[in-house]
Amino acid sequence: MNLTIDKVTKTFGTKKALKEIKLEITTGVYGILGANGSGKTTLMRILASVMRPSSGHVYLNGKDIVKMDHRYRELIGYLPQHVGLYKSFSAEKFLAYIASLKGLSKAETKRKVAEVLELVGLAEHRKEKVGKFSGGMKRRVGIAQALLNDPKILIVDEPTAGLDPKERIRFRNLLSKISTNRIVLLSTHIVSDIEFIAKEVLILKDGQLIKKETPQELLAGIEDKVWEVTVAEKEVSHYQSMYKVSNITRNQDKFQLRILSDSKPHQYAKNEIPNLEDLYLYYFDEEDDQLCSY
Ligand SMILES: Nc1ncnc2c1ncn2[C@@H]1O[C@H](COP(=O)(O)OP(=O)(O)OP(=O)(O)O)[C@@H](O)[C@H]1O
Repeated sequence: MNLTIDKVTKTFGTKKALKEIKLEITTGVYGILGANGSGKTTLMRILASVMRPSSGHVYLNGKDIVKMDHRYRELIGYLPQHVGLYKSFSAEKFLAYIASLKGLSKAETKRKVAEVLELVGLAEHRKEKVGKFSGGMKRRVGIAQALLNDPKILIVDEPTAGLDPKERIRFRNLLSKISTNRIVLLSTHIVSDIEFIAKEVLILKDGQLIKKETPQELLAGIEDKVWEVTVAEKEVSHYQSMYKVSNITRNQDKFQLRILSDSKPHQYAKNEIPNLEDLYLYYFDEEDDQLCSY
């Protein structure tokens, strides 16, 4: 399976939300990383075929998805950022309702609802009301509904926003599990969501695709740019104003700064092994209030 994004641009009035995106995707988990407003949701909506590009095309195995129309949509599972759940429905009833909207027969509905509930780990809660579920359980219901039609392409937009660390780990393991033989596209600005499960990371910035590499390749790209410097308290603000500082730790009366810099920031600076959190700061320094690593 091959999804080709060919010079896709999306314009809203004068705002260019996507600028000539070119990209090839095959099966596996792809993480789309970008600060707020970088174009993640717009790209996902185009790939989910709920929005059309202003120019450019998307091809699935060489066929234009606009021309494929419902034949493409049948292959899609989409979990938008905000999904409306019927809170007074039980998980099972809600999924059966969505299955009927997706055109599944009664027998298929019964089978698929049981299957997806099992897959997302909610089988034992199937009779409980969705309104009483935790954030993580609600997101799992969201994934379950997106999986009802056994999609070949699963698109999930910021699925872990608002989840606690335990729920987030559970959720990303679930995505990893279901990525066999499927394309899974996951947008996030939480670096640890994709660090371990993404085959490749796509970095979007101001509507442009600036990187498409494996997490290892991305990290190798900043290998010699992460430093640790130990300074006195009065020097901390100087380093903060001069460099991108990804972490500050107090060590008795000294401070250890984790600094991102192309050159050695101090004669005694030590090189450190980079992580994706450093990478995020490296690319999105001006939006550092967005940095979320958990
Ligand atoms: N329907 C719309 N009308 C006008 N502008 C829009 C519309 N949708 C998106 N935009 C603009 O396009 C840009 C990209 O938005 P998009 O929602 O794709 O970004 P994002 O990376 O998903 O951000 P977030 O992380 O906040 O969801 C933003 O500047 C946004 O304001």
